Amino acid sequence: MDDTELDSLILKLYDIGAVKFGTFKLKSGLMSPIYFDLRVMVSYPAVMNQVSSLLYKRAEDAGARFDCVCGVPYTALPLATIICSTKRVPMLIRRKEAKAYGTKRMVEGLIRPGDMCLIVEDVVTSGSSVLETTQVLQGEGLKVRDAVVLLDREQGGSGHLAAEGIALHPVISISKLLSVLVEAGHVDASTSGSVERFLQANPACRPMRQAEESLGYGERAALPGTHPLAARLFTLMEEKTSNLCVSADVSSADELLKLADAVGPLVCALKTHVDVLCDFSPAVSVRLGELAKTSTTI
Ligand SMILES: O=c1ccn([C@@H]2O[C@H](COP(=O)(O)O)[C@@H](O)[C@H]2O)c(=O)[nH]1
Repeated sequence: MDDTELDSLILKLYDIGAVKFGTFKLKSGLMSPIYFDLRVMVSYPAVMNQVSSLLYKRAEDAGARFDCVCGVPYTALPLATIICSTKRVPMLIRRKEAKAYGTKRMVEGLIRPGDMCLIVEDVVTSGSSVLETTQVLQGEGLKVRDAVVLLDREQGGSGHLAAEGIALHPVISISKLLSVLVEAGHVDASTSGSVERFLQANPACRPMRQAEESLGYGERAALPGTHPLAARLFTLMEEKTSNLCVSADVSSADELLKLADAVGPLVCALKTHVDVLCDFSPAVSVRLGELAKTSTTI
């Protein structure tokens, strides 16, 4: 892919406000110092056309073979539409929720079981959105082997999808984007460095497979790759037959310890902020730890 074309696209995306620095909450709940709001592209037809053509070229360069294309709702829907219209490839639309009337279909368009479908996405973090769309298509008998994405945040999504048999082909990597923005003077080297450190230190969690959602808490605790703290929480939820967590927003140590003592046997976790206690001391933490042990609470 032509480097000059990519550099100019990155600068255009920055100019139209699709690249934002600050503090943003991701789908997973993780707070991120960078966010890509590619929804704004719909107001810039030239950018939409350029992005769609680069996505298609990326699929071609990767040697992807497909009979139809499906965009991950919603941002990638217009991108998939442009690709399908200009390249004359049949398109499928995955509904986010089935209609309560009419056909109640989850996938619109002509479905031919056994056809290979190319997935189109705007941004990948964990890969969960690509995987959700893939699973719906697979449920209709379609096959998915390749996904093209405009921007890979490089937080592990590519590996997660590879483990599910899907090859992810990104047009822009976040490292390339940061270096172009630093070069153009839009971002200073220290901001770029801290974003890169954040991305390296915060790999996205592996997306849950549909089959896992129906497992019991104990079975989920035993799955390979489950974080030890998550495994402990699942185990407690199973043992205590409770999925309750109490938010102890009280202002005195006495109230906090009394509440912890009373609800401990009924909940799996208690969360609080010691900075809202007017009389916090290290002894409060010690006592809270003892109560957590006796009532097996996190
Ligand atoms: O900077 C970002 C990050 C994510 N998104 C949206 O989230 C999903 C991708 O996250 P997964 O964890 O890979 O599912 C994607 O559909 C984006 O629309 C974003 O817009 N900007």
